[in-house]
Amino acid sequence: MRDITLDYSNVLDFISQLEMARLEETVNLYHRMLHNGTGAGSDFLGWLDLPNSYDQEEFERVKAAAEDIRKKAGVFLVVGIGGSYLGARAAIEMLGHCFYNEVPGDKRRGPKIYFVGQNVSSLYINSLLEVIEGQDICVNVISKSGTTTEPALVFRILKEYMDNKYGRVEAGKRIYATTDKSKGALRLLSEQEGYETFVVPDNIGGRYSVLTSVGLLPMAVAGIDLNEVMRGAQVAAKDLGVSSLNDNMCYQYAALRNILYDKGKTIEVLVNYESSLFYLGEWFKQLFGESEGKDGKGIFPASLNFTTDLHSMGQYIQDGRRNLFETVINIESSHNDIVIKKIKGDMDGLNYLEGKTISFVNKKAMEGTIAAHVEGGVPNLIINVPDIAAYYFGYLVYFFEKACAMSGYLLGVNPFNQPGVEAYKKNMFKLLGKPKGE
Ligand SMILES: O=P(O)(O)OC[C@H]1O[C@](O)(CO)[C@@H](O)[C@@H]1O
Repeated sequence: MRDITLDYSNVLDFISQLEMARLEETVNLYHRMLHNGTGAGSDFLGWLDLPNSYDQEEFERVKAAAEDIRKKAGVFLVVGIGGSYLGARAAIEMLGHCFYNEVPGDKRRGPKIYFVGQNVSSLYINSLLEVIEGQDICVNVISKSGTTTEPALVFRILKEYMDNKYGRVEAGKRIYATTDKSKGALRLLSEQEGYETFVVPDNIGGRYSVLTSVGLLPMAVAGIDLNEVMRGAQVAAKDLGVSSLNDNMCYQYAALRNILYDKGKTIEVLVNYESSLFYLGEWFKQLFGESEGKDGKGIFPASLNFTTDLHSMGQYIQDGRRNLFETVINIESSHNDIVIKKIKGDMDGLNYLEGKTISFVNKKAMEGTIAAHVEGGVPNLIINVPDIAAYYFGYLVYFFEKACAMSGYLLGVNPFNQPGVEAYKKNMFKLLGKPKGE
């Protein structure tokens, strides 16, 4: 397998090698802190060695459950919010067919998959209920705490729907819960209803949980090869397990982010040129936003989809406030490429592209954009990913998770807590009249 690589040549006009070198010692120190579990948030380091120490029995159970779901469901509903759905959605959208739910069943690798519980919209919920009517359904409700309002509320509706459709016993065989091993309302309910359950380990926070059953069950239902995902993560854990800044590209990425941040580049835009990476961007935003945005600090993580967004946000990136840097996910290979043909009359003026491919045009768009943005004052990092494959997804997840941990420590925050998300909940509960102590 070819390697994922980090190219930061387009940042060197904005920083000096000395600034990187100055961080060597600190990175080394934080590496030891991370691996010895002596830093802030060290109760949540379960993801660090997960690719090598995951629960094999549960892993096999996930695969078996997925097989079962694939046999009996035409529709699979994934109920969760934030870290409890974004990773799985990122994987399924990246690795599956671009129109996954629309392709006929024999071309799709599993049931149709819908995500719900990530909002409080009756329009969305009702529309979903309309779409799934008359089809065989399985549900995976995912909540580490087991008490998050959005998925809990939706699950209440879906449970009633499933109980009415199948009867409580059969519904119980079609509902799978991924939650804490012993506590929370969802754990209790699952035991009461006899749902098969999977565990979110205590020492892994939601946004770091994609390689646990949280992400793995939906991925397996979509036909993604879990062994390949974990193999990618394992290789990443080995490659990125070294302490030296010179040899560890996720530490280089973390260091560069912080150097740029200190120079006023307070917004990072994760850019893709493949629409199937849209949800990877959403997952990335939660990982970095929740990990670093605290104590009045933090890079604001954004994501854009090029060339689409070049026609909406391109102006700002090129010419607006110079507080941005970009990280481009460059997928090196191309599949199902389309060769551009000559047409009579050349009415659209595109005959000059005869014999070239759509991917070639996409690559030239990328190269041209990077050059323009760098010239316009936007430092540019490139993460080269050889191919769209389960192995590389696993590798990328681990790369970003570890980079995020290091980046948070360099920034001087605890990258594993999220105290800020409680504020809206407190207000909402007050406005909803939630009884105190519940
Ligand atoms: O899995 P849970 O406990 O429902 O949490 C979902 C998401 O909500 C948060 O706790 C924020 O409220 C995230 O950290 C988490 O990924």
